[in-house]
Amino acid sequence: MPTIIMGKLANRLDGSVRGKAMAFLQKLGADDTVPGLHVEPIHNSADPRVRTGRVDDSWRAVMFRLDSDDETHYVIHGIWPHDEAIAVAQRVRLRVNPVNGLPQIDEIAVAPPEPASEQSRQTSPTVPPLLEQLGHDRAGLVDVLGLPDEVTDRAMSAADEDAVLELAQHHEGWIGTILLDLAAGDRAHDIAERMQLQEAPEVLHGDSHSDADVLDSLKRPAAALQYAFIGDQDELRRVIEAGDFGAWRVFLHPEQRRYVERSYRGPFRLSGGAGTGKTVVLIHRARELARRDPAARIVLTTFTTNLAEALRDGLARLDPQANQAKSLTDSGVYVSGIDALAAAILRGAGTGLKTATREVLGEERSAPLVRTPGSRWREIVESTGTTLPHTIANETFLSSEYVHVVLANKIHDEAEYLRVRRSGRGVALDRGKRSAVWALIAAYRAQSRIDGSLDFAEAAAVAAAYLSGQDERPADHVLVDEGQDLAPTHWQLLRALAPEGTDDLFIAEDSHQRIYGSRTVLGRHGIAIVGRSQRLTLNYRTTAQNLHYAMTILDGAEYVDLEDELDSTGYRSARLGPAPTIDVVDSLANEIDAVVRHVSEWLDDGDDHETVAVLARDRYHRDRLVTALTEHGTDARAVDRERSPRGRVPVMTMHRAKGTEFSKVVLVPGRPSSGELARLESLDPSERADADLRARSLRYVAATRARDELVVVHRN
Ligand SMILES: Nc1ncnc2c1ncn2[C@@H]1O[C@H](COP(=O)(O)OP(=O)(O)OP(=O)(O)O)[C@@H](O)[C@H]1O
Repeated sequence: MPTIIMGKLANRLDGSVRGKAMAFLQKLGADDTVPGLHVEPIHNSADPRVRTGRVDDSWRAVMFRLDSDDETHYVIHGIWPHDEAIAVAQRVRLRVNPVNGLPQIDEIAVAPPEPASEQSRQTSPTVPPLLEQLGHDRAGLVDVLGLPDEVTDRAMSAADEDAVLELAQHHEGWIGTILLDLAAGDRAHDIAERMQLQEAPEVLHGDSHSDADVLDSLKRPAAALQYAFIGDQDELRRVIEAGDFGAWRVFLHPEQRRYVERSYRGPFRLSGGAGTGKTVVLIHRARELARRDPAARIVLTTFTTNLAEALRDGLARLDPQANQAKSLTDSGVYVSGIDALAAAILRGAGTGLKTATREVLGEERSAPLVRTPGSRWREIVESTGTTLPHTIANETFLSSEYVHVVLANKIHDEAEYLRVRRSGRGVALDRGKRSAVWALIAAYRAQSRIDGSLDFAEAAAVAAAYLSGQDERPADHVLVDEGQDLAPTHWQLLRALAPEGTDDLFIAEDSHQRIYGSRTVLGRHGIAIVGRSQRLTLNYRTTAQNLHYAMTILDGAEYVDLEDELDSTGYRSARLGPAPTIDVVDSLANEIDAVVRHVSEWLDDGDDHETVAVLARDRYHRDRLVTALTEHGTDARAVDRERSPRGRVPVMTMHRAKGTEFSKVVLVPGRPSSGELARLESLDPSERADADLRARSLRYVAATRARDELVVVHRN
């Protein structure tokens, strides 16, 4: 049976052809000698390996046949209408690039069309072209990276970043990826290392390569950017049904693949800006760990239940056969939000729970599965006559002090609180203030004692303490998404879930996307990364224009990662699109009108309802927008805890939008209410600065949800 090696197709297929392509490839994969397939060589073709095959009366597939070790392989290049397919088949040639050992398709005789806008942006004589400005030269591109001469010429003369990006868009696979890296200012040798390029053996420096040589090149890590060996019919179906022939499910960047497959001798941290594929890596890695050891117990967790649902869907889409465990200690991949995970542990703890609660709080709770209402700190401040200033006697400071200092150190009483080191806390407290803060904490605990409840942070701390007292831990591998949002007691829990050792914890985070809680440092919770951290820098989701806009939201602010290091913002986008539209309006009524207008225009242009989203500041504004859209005759729906609806325009808060993506987004950041402004005003300057970081992050998260078009409606 021939092996199909699916290339990212050189052209896009519409739905009707896709079904036939699937049938054709299925038959080809089963038996390439079936007469109906008409697998035929082409007269006068540039490459004797080229074949065409009959998809239907009018469509033909263009492929390369490779025979090695008694096995036949077909590399699928693309599917075109008959005459075009024959013309393509005559001029393409598959060979091994002698510099980097990767497969390369050349078009003989006919030069590819010069992109018009790229031409128009060729450099002027006075300003050196971008790559020259960045210190690149022809030799680096050709001799170190192996870029073809013609691509190198165009890249070296492209005036600016947009011109290089545009050129990159005309080249799938390794060539396009290298061009993006060059435009971002990376050095040629660094790119070669990241892409794991290796010179081809000496014998391949000529033009004639054996089928086995070409097959070897197709197996190199960077070839996976463009080519996938299809294992079975199910995989073939998945690739074809994905529409764009796979993208993340099939064609991982060599760097992503390394993070998926590598073993680490302890906790590993993967950072990266929005849309750089962190979640994709986690999902692939979870499946890979499960495949390697079907008995392994793998936990894949994140901040909210909605995000966990998205992970579950993602894993099922990647591999419908993946074993998704029903409960925590089962083998397979157990996907859960972090607080639900804590609850599951508490539910299963039995009598051990009492000891663990006593260890954390110094006392027991009668209803540990009940959660303390989130309003409790506010009620305590309002009902307790405290002498503390507003900058301390407020919900933000107290809840954060409680989790970062009191729970993190398992403090039971005032004497311990007076002695503890409050590392990393911005607000200084003298002894008198500490005592007064403890009085509020004691009141908080007294009220919870009456309810018998635990708050979310306490629940995680108790679950962690319970697990730490057990000989057997419930997981072998723990994978964490949205690490920047997790609280200290979440980290205690994650540390306790799996025994310390190889591949115990794999953490994805982006400090620029922290929209909940205060920042923390992993080392304080027993998680030692020690050099095991890497960063993803290629954004697959957002166009360069939208990404640029999103980055300006972060300008001037300093973000610190989970290892207490300044986080950089440098990253790049793989796609181009229109500049974001910024509408400035002067009233709420005009804000609503603008949203309705933009959404209607997109729908009138034929966009599907669910590919367009509206992101609002809070639930109140969200609901107003849903009402306005509905009154205008647009089928819209407020999205809260449930999944985004089919066939309706989803309208959600910016918080809820975390982890989602849409083709087109209207972002309505709105203005803080007077109550919100007063609350911010009452904070200590360090807490206010942190609130400002979170507010910026929220807008950054929201702005990076748009794949193609972003409209921002601002009220002045
Ligand atoms: N190798 C790849 N090829 C093509 N598309 C990819 C690749 N990796 C990721 N993507 C796509 O990029 C988008 C962003 O990926 P993902 O959600 O994993 O990023 P993220 O870093 O977790 O983003 P965020 O932090 O904003 O949630 C998704 O649409 C995903 O399918």
